[in-house]
Amino acid sequence: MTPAARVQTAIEILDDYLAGGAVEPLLTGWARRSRYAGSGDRAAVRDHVFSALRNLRSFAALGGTMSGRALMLGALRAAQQDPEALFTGARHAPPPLSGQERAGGRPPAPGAEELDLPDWLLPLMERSLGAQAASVARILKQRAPVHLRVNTLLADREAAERLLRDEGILTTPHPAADTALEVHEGARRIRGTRAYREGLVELQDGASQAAVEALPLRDGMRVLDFCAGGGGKTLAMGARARVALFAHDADAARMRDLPERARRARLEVDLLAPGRAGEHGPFDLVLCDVPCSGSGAWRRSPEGKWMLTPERLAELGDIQATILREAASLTAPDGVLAYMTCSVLDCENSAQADRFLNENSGWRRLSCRSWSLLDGTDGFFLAQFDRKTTD
Ligand SMILES: C[S@@+](CC[C@H](N)C(=O)[O-])C[C@H]1O[C@@H](n2cnc3c(N)ncnc32)[C@H](O)[C@@H]1O
Repeated sequence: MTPAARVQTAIEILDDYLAGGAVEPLLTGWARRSRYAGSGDRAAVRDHVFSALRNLRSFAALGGTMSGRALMLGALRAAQQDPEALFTGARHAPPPLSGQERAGGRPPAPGAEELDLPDWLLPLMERSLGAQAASVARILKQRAPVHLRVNTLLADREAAERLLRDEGILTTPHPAADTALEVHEGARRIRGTRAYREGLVELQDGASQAAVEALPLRDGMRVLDFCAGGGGKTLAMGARARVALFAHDADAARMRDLPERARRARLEVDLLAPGRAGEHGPFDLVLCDVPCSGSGAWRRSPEGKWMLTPERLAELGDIQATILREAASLTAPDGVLAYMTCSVLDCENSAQADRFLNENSGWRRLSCRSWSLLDGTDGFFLAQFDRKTTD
């Protein structure tokens, strides 16, 4: 495909997204229908679409309106590229610019539009992040780095780096965690490498790794990942100590890939049916990696930024409180309850931890920590609790 044809495809996918479609199925559907598109084309179209979603408001301002065509026009103007070079009307290219398009567009207004946030969210970000809110919002407009977690059961970080380098994947250690590598070249080929297929590395952001590193994992513990999903944290915990690992999720289908991932990582994980974790408890450590706004990871899932509403955020807050209460009841008397989010919003982080302590008087906070997008990872939060001792 020519660069112009890639832009035209992105325009069509963005129009379908703006009409209410979900972006991943739209991209997958296009790739399936378009046998002529090679892996480079698919990657380029995906990059155009995701960049437009991260910068939706500012690109629409620069392009003159909210449409696929205006978004790509805005993207080119933001990158100071001449749109006329691609909007040529040649075969598969976008039709030439109209006079109105040529004259239209304006710089994004300072504030939420320029920072590519919904209006209602900017004050919340400012309350949560103070003077860093604008810098964090600007990082959310960019593409996320790719991080790997080295499975230290199978290789140390240097050996994993060497193996990856042999297959053309260039990495450097990331300071967030002892196990973290940042990928600089070959990110799209990782799943095909021997190191990945044989379980030596997993894709996982550095902050998630660091949060697991901060858990008090010791050999012999019984550990429950209460919101296990695909099992990223389950596997990271299993690699840190010889623990009995249990995974649970309210939606069992979310754990579909976990057995295969565990096999690759040479770990054993007991999958528990929804609502049946109590039959296997209590646990020395219960981790709740709760459903949240995902605001710390909006570079990877930028649609989330535009789907979130104040009502949904309030609903998530109640879900988080309910999960914490349930998970507390599964924690052994001298056990630890860990709460994680990939959010930068205080209402899901410290305020949620405070709410738990207010509503559950027998517990105290052991630690509380957040990771910032400014340090090159996703935004992430961890609070740990244990029971107050009565003497
Ligand atoms: C942030 S994701 C977990 C990601 C996962 N820990 C990982 O590292 O790949 C949150 C998960 O919580 C699950 N969930 C939602 N409500 C729940 C509940 N009431 N009890 C347990 N799990 C729940 C969701 O199905 C989702 O898989």
